[in-house]
Amino acid sequence: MNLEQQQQDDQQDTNPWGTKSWTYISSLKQQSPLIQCITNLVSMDLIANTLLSAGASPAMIHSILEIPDFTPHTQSLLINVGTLTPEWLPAMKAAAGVANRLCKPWVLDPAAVGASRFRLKACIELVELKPTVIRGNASEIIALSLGSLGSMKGADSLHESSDAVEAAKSLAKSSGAIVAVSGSVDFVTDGQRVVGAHNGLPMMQKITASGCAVTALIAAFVAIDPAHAFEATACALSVFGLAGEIGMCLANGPASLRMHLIDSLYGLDQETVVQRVKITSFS
Ligand SMILES: Nc1ncnc2c1ncn2[C@@H]1O[C@H](COP(=O)(O)OP(=O)(O)O)[C@@H](O)[C@H]1O
Ligand SMILES: Cc1ncsc1CCOP(=O)(O)O
Ligand SMILES: [Mg+2]
Repeated sequence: MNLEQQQQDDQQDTNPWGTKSWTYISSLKQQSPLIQCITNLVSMDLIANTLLSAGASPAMIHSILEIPDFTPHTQSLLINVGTLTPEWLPAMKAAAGVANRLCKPWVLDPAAVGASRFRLKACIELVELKPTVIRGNASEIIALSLGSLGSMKGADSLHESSDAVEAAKSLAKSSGAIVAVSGSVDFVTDGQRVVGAHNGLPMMQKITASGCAVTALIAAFVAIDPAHAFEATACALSVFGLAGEIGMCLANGPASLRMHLIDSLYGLDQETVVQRVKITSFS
């Protein structure tokens, strides 16, 4: 990506975030980065299809025996603890370690982190391995930021995303990661700056693993531009929401929305993205 050119264009641009988002999408389709996904059993299909329709190349490879050979070839790594067992955790840590050693970005989805002490401890240990980005729903970000189980409802959120902005800032400061909280507005923070991505619709909550899928899309956008993880994260959230909005025009409910969201992600065009991506500053 030519960042100087991008900055010049931004000055004349009425929606610089829309333009930026389109640059990520077109780069993704050109470069097709390899994204390793160590993710929960519920999400594998939706994540693989989301990444493929966006232009990336997903690989659900999670055996600890394969990480030394495979992880060095990837452009980005996703770790999602949604169906965590003690056998999987060492593989996650090993993969994060390889990513760090080779300066590759990696993204953590602390799915249902507040469900048990085992899961919370595992997530805290993973955060210590310096993820580039952490994306969760509001209840997950609050639990992880406080390091306590608190109130939770499995993988679903009991809180509004706006309730978790301070927790997200605090987690970003303590971890050094970009932290994103999804919900009616998706907030993204580096601990100082806060932006909100406004695309999306409530029915996306009714598609299981839609949060997991947007975290995977973040991993793909960050693979394209690892030096600007804050921008890449906000754009990925907005683009995924926009695909949902467009998909909803043809959908009758969550099952058909899932299908049309994937089709819309595949078919996004420049004009629509530049006009409809909506990201605003909150800081
Ligand atoms: N009320 C809402 N309005 C618009 N989009 C939403 C809403 N709730 C969730 N989303 C979108 O649904 C996707 C999944 O988010 P969320 O449901 O918060 O994650 P999780 O599945 O991890 O709980 C995100 O793209 C988010 O922007
Ligand atoms: C239902 C469920 N249970 C364990 S992981 C999982 C999927 C959660 O996906 P998301 O966080 O994207 O809703
Ligand atoms: Mg989730």
